[in-house]
Amino acid sequence: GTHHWIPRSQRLFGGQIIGQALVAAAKSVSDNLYAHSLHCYFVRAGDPKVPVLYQVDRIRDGRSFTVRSVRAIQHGQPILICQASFQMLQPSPLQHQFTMPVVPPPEDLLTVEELIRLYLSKPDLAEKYKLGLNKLLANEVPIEIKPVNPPVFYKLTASEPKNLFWVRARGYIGEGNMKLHCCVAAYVSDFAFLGTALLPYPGYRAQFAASLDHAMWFHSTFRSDEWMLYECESPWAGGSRGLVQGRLWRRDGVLAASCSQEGVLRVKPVTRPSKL
Ligand SMILES: CC(C)(COP(=O)(O)OP(=O)(O)OC[C@H]1O[C@@H](n2cnc3c(N)ncnc32)[C@H](O)[C@@H]1OP(=O)(O)O)[C@@H](O)C(=O)NCCC(=O)NCCSC(=O)CCCCC(=O)O
Repeated sequence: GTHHWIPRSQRLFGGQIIGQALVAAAKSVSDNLYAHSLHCYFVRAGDPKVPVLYQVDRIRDGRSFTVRSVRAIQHGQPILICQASFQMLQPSPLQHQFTMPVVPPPEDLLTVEELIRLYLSKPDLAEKYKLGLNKLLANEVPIEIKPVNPPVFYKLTASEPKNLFWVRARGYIGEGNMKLHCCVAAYVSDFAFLGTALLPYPGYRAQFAASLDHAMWFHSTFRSDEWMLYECESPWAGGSRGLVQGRLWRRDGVLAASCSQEGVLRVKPVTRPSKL
């Protein structure tokens, strides 16, 4: 596996490693099998200077379900362990899902880049914020994001640990390759996910934040290059860790995938300039 976007932390983006691990697993199963879940642990930081080797173990090929175990390896040691399970299409009369939140359509919202440019155009914006916003703008991620409730970058306001944004992969993938759409959705699902656990704590800044594990369940067909609503919430944080849960909705209201992640969150108080 080669690298695309590298986060500022200079460790490999977790979503990239999960997505590539799923590509490796999917290549080892027949065309009539579809990913329905994956469970991963990030055991070491990924090194952006070298490629990743994906080693697939064929754990079991059953009549309906097929399981693969993938190890992502760098410098001879695992950086991620991933179990992925695939199933033949099997219709059933049991079928239900939650209801998608009602939000404005993506056409009515601005992308993160457009929002940043809007903030940068404000004449009264302090110099220190301009630097941070320009750094964010230079951070070219292969995902387009439209926040439903855009954050005010320069205001420290606590909010409940819930976030809604429209997401899609940049570029055209096209219809028909459901395996690839699942791999790309795995990539997308790790982006800005853990940050949900930090929303109630504007007085703290993450000194170290990294995903420890990531699980995903795929429910229906979808296209990762079309807008999907990512509904994220954090039911718990404690012990220098935070738990986040997410649902990826197709824009027609069908639940496409569910995700869960725990991450390590080491924070320090934001220092404010003295008023004296
Ligand atoms: C670091 C992991 C999670 C496990 O850590 P640990 O078991 O502590 O491993 P060590 O190798 O012993 O330590 C690593 C590092 O941390 C320092 N450390 C350890 N404990 C503490 C502590 N209590 N307080 C302060 N510092 C501590 C230790 O000194 C080491 O520091 P160093 O020597 O400077 O390196 C480990 O399992 C790990 O790294 N796993 C991989 C995690 C990962 O890479 N996840 C995927 C990437 S994160 C991501 O993609 C999130 C999305 C970002 C994009 C976005 O949304 O914006």
